[in-house]
Amino acid sequence: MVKPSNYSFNSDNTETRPTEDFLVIRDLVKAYPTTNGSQSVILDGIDLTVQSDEYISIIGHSGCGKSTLLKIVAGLEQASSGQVTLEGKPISKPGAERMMVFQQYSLLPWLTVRENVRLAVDEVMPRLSKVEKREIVNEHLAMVNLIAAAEKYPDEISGGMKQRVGIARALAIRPKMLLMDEPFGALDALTRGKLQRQVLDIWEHHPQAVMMITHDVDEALFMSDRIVMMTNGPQAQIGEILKVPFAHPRDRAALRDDKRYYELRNHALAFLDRYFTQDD
Ligand SMILES: Nc1ncnc2c1ncn2[C@@H]1O[C@H](COP(=O)(O)OP(=O)(O)OP(=O)(O)O)[C@@H](O)[C@H]1O
Repeated sequence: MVKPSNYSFNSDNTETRPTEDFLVIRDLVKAYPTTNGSQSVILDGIDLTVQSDEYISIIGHSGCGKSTLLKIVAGLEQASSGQVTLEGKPISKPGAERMMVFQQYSLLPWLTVRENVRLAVDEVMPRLSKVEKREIVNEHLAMVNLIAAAEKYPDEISGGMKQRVGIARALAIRPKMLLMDEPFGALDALTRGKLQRQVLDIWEHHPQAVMMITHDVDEALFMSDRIVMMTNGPQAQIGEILKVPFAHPRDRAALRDDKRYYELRNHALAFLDRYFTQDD
């Protein structure tokens, strides 16, 4: 008997519940009109499936279309052709089940840390009581260690703290999917390492679908289950998908003692080297 591909089987071959694909991207093409009236094809035939508890990283050289892909999944951009579905439904616009975290923090400067998170909760969960909303805000500020800074304004806190507010705000509305565009890119190395750990801790306790763009192979290896490696644009495609075999919870020091870590790292860097261009 041929097993249906979306069913899993226990070792005694008894059937378990079907595992539906969560996000499905099929033959996605994105083109922008050029000034001379023709089309510039940015993404050319992207196929990718992401599970509801999977952490995916996307790496590729500058300009290959990583942000464009993420924006299409967020519903901020439309595909020129192909399909993008979430739990079987086509994505055509932004929705609270998909939250985006940008490299630049995009906080409202006239609101405190607490109010920035609260505003998102108010918008997405208007029917909750004040007490319930306060609990959700506090829970998520605590997750990223921001309770002590809750009454401060964005210009009174560091870049790392601002990014934590952005992450707390995204998580507070309990999205099914987190879309992060170089979330640690603007941070110094020490803050970056700490925040990677914090985000991974949260994800390990509350797994959800994550797509994260990064330029950092070590970050991708530390955090993700698979690394989607894109070829250069224009007409970028997925060149290869690297499966990261390390179990969660992950320990950075232990990973660096594992020789597979270096094999994967070298493999990813060799991939990027093959696509190196003078523009980078
Ligand atoms: N609105 C737009 N109109 C026309 N071209 C665009 C538009 N948005 C993006 N592009 C082009 O699409 C290509 C991919 O851009 P995108 O920002 O997705 O790349 P990226 O891989 O995220 O780059 P980086 O790593 O530098 O952030 C670029 O050549 C960019 O100029």
